Amino acid sequence: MIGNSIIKLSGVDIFQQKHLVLSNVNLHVDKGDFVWLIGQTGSGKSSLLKVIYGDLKITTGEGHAGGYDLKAIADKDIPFLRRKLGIVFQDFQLLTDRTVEQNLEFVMKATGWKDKKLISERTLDVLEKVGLRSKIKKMPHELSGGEQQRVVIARALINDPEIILADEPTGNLDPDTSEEIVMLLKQISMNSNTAVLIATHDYHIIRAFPSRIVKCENGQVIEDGKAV
Ligand SMILES: Nc1ncnc2c1ncn2[C@@H]1O[C@H](COP(=O)(O)OP(=O)(O)OP(=O)(O)O)[C@@H](O)[C@H]1O
Repeated sequence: MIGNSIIKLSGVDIFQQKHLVLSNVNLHVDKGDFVWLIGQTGSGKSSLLKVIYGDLKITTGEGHAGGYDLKAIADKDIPFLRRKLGIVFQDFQLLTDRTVEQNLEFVMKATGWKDKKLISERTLDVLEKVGLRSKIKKMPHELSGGEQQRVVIARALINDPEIILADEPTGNLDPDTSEEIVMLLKQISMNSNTAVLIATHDYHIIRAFPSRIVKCENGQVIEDGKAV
């Protein structure tokens, strides 16, 4: 990866099965960038994110994310790519039968953390970042939607990601809570130099946090009115 670039797609075609969803995508995202990803339903936002987290393979052009070559990446290396990414999706996907602490421990153990002391320190550390240290022993159903989403963000922060990908992270939240969640993601992008990409339909939240906008439209990725 050259310079500050953390995601770089050049001349990439994105397919779902045989259907070409986005063609000739040229997207560059630098460390610390905060990017809104917009577009109508079915326009390809999730497909674009899937390419970045290695869930959709590419065969044309060049693609890099977090130092991995997305065209050449072997299946066995995809978990290592994912460790460089924090993934925050709309349906919170916390394990409902475990406490906040156990949810975080589960991901740490799955990503190679072994030392109990380091695990408990990191748990406190990420919960502190999202303002939820006091909720460490709570079950997900004892938390509000916004608090659950903060736990998901804490979970995404565990391995110090270089990129956070969020797909409709405010989809289940009221406007005030949505603003809090986006504020938190914005702070993370500024303080940790983490690139944050948020796919959303929520124009209220985009207006509240004006930033770079990338749009999926008519099979292309467009920025400032032009195909990128
Ligand atoms: N697993 C799949 N198999 C086949 N086609 C798919 C698959 N997933 C998505 N598609 C198709 O690819 C296109 C892009 O879908 P995608 O989910 O990327 O859009 P989106 O912009 O994220 O939409 P939304 O805002 O509704 O989430 C759509 O035409 C969709 O029907």
